[in-house]
Amino acid sequence: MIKIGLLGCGNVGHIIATHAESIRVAAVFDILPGRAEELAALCHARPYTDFDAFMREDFSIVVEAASVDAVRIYGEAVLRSGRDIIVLSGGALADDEFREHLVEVAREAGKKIRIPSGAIIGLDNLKIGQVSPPSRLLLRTTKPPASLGMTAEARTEIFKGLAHDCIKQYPKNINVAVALGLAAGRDADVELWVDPAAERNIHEIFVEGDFGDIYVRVRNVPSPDNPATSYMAALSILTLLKNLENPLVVGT
Ligand SMILES: NC(=O)C1=CN([C@@H]2O[C@H](COP(=O)(O)OP(=O)(O)OC[C@H]3O[C@@H](n4cnc5c(N)ncnc54)[C@H](O)[C@@H]3O)[C@@H](O)[C@H]2O)C=CC1
Ligand SMILES: O=C([O-])CC(=O)C(=O)O
Repeated sequence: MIKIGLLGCGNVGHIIATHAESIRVAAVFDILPGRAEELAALCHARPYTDFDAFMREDFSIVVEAASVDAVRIYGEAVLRSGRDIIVLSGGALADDEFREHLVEVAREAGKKIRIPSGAIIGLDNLKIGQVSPPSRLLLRTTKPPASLGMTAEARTEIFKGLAHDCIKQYPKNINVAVALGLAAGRDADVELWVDPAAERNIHEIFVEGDFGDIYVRVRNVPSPDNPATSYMAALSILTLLKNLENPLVVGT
């Protein structure tokens, strides 16, 4: 059974730790001691607020469900320790210099940085963009204002531009846009909307290229403990972990 170290004991961390059937959570780490202790008790793991002590535990993969900052701070050390890392806060990799460095560290260490599909669908075949670049790649995200900690009387566009700029302003809400760009091989255009009538986190993906065109709409149920995060994001990590050792690989 795969043993994981969980980096981040918030909303997604809870869903992973309490729904893990094909994996064992060996250790959990959070900057907030109460969160680490509470989650560790729930999944019979060891709690840590000291990263070096966490890394001395016995696990082969780190699952990051914390923040863009956490990936920047701890990503390299995880890879250098000889573990793969699953990165949910993929927005950290929007920074070209940081991403190239982290990929080089992973290559040297013979380890992998895995970006799950998270709260969207379609990253698998969007990788065709690396062979035949899309002429259009747009993500239109609509969330309830509370997800972004704000109020709004009407549907309002709060950002329009490139994913690598959007993630700097909204690091907890638009990691999906960076993941789209990493899959397709070019930065995604982003429209971020708040809508007081929205009850779900809606991601609409528009792609055009030599292959034809795509429109995908994902209407995500917010997670129980963090409305900014769609429940699908946690399911996506659980699924990635469940399939890690499966010899049958489905999807591009
Ligand atoms: N790629 C995707 O599709 C999605 C990505 N996300 C991202 O996943 C991450 C986790 O989401 P949630 O669990 O809902 O967030 P959350 O806010 O509920 O939990 C995050 C936890 O990580 C801890 N943390 C943050 N920075 C840390 C650091 N530097 N060191 C140690 N602990 C740290 C916090 O104390 C908190 O307990 C967020 O960055 C979120 O933006 C969320 C949804 C979808
Ligand atoms: O959960 C979502 O809908 C998307 C999200 O927060 C992110 O990409 O950071």
